[in-house]
Amino acid sequence: MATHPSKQFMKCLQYAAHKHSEQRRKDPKCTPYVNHVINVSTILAVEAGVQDEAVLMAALLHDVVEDTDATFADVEALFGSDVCNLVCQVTDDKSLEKQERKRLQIVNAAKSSSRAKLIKLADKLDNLRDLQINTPSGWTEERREQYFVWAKKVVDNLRGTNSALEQQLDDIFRQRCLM
Ligand SMILES: Nc1nc2c(ncn2[C@@H]2O[C@H](COP(=O)(O)OP(=O)(O)O)[C@@H](OP(=O)(O)OP(=O)(O)O)[C@H]2O)c(=O)[nH]1
Ligand SMILES: [Mn+2]
Repeated sequence: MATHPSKQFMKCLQYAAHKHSEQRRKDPKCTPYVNHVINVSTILAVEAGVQDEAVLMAALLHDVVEDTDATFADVEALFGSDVCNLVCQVTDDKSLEKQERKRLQIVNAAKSSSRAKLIKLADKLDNLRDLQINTPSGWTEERREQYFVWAKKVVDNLRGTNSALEQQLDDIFRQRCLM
């Protein structure tokens, strides 16, 4: 195994930073959005021990089609069909109503491949860690609490995938008295 980041991985990091460059997270500090996708890929590499480079790259790209002008065709042309297929499995259909998107995340979690499940687990872990510290701007306490409740339903359909990540998530759910 290579001990350095591959050229493809570095291109992917650069592409994610470029595509998300205008976006900010909803936290009070308006963190650059790309910090989130870097966190998700880092959680996978460092905490989950994932060495599958396509998964680490798809983690960097997991919100790029959902939240920027990038298309699946762009992702496939630049990073190949394996990475593109993973990104596809973790991308919400933004043309749907929000409630329907939220319902589908729960349903689709159970149907996705174990590699896609890893990305969803890390995505939820980063969002929940953030919510433990910050309330996104414009959110009520109730909305924040409901996000934990909904995220647990998604995570419950991702179980049996990676024990380190699931333990981290369960610690958070226990702190919120959700289990
Ligand atoms: N915790 C947190 N979330 C933030 C922040 N900024 C943006 N988000 C995004 O907000 C989403 C949750 O907000 P909602 O109101 O429930 O959903 P929406 O943005 O899709 O309408 C999360 O998406 P998701 O669908 O759960 O996951 P994903 O889009 O990241 O894949 C998360 O990525 C932030 O500062 N903290
Ligand atoms: Mn995300």
